[in-house]
Amino acid sequence: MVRYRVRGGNVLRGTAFIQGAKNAVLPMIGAALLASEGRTVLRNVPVIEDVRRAVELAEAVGAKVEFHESERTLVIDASRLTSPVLPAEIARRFRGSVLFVPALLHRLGEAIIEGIGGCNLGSRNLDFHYLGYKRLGAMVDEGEAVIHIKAGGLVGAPLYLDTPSHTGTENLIMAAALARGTTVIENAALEPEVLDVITMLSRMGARIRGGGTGFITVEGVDELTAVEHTVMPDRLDAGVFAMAAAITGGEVSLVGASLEHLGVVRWKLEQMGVEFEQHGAVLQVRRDRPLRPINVITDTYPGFATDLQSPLMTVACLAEGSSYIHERIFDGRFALAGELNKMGANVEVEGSRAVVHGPTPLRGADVTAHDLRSGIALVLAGLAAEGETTIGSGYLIDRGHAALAQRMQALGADVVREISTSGEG
Ligand SMILES: CC(=O)N[C@H]1[C@@H](OP(=O)(O)OP(=O)(O)OC[C@H]2O[C@@H](n3ccc(=O)[nH]c3=O)[C@H](O)[C@@H]2O)O[C@H](CO)[C@@H](O)[C@@H]1O
Ligand SMILES: C=C(OP(=O)(O)O)C(=O)O
Repeated sequence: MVRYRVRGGNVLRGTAFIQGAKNAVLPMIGAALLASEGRTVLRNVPVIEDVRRAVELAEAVGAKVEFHESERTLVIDASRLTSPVLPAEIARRFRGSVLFVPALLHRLGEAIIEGIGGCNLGSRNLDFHYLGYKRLGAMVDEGEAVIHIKAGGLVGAPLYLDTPSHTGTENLIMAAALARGTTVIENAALEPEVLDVITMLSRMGARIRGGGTGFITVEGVDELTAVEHTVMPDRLDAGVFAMAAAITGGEVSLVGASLEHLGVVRWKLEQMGVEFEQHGAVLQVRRDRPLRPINVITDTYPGFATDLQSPLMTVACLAEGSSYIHERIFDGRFALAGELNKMGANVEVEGSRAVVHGPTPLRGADVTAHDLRSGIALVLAGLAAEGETTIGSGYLIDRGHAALAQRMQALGADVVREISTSGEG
């Protein structure tokens, strides 16, 4: 039972080290299972609960995994996979479990998914994944509780995604990498994490062209080899720390953060009054003027990242005027509004749109994380609030942010992670 306790009022200053990207390392662990010989070494791995679950899941299917947490390094030996089952008790606890399917199909001829987890954001379909596997020659049996996918050797085919799904693109690339012949994926995702996964797979021997263009061609190869790869920095972690500086009127140096990876998030924060300066691999972030209101429409990369919509909503509470947010990726991503309103905010939600009437001073309260990003958004709210905020269901924050309390404390914030004896998460 994890909870975070935040006492607001401190201005954040100093240096924060941006973690490796959750949404890159999870597909990379799936990719490591494609190598039938040798040991894969992943560096700059974020020490987060989702990675711990991915390690448990890789072990459950037979891989030998060492997670050297203090070195932020994973060593994965997938030379013997023994079980096609992604067991419910692990697979239900994180979304990345779906990224193990291509390796199980190639290595064992089947994948049995007993459950799929991840943030509760409304409908999160996997039909593009299943349709793609079918076009490559697999049989997909979608039962009530268990999904069974079987393939006696995948064969390349033309594929498409209705919308550029992040994990859908990664899964279809991995499925095509060892399929016989050529696969073309139209309307593929452009997220930087997808490109990092393509870089790793290419080093493993995969033949992939067109990453970052939305039109990816994969020539199947006979085998992939284990490699060493350093996970890219987490642009969502960087966005959160930038917004922590913004909401407290502070100035921070984000080691490893890249402005380019922020896409439209950068421009929206600049319009709100946040200043950025990229000095090589360090991003300087400062806010020393009143926050202006903003209009945001979430979109796939390089559009405004849906995962940063919740923290942005918190920052908008302090802006001088009304901000408008249109959430276009997920149909259930506004649970944060009710929690912010408990802290004195004035956020109105109608369908996929929210209006944040600012500025409203925030006051500390007992609130609950409904998903990873609403959890971190409440930590930001706590930084700006008068008094103490406690955030329940803190496990959801730990799913995606490494050593959050320590990194916030290093910037002067009063954030404590506690194990509570009651409550959820
Ligand atoms: C582990 C990981 O990388 N998670 C990220 C990934 O999730 P994830 O890969 O699950 O997100 P997708 O890009 O697949 O989903 C986006 C939208 O497409 C819909 N859809 C997707 C696939 C499909 O087969 N059918 C379908 O209808 C979903 O319901 C959703 O509305 O991208 C999201 C959008 O950037 C991020 O919020 C998540 O942090
Ligand atoms: C939605 C998210 O993650 P997941 O897809 O792993 O649930 C997230 O990182 O905000």
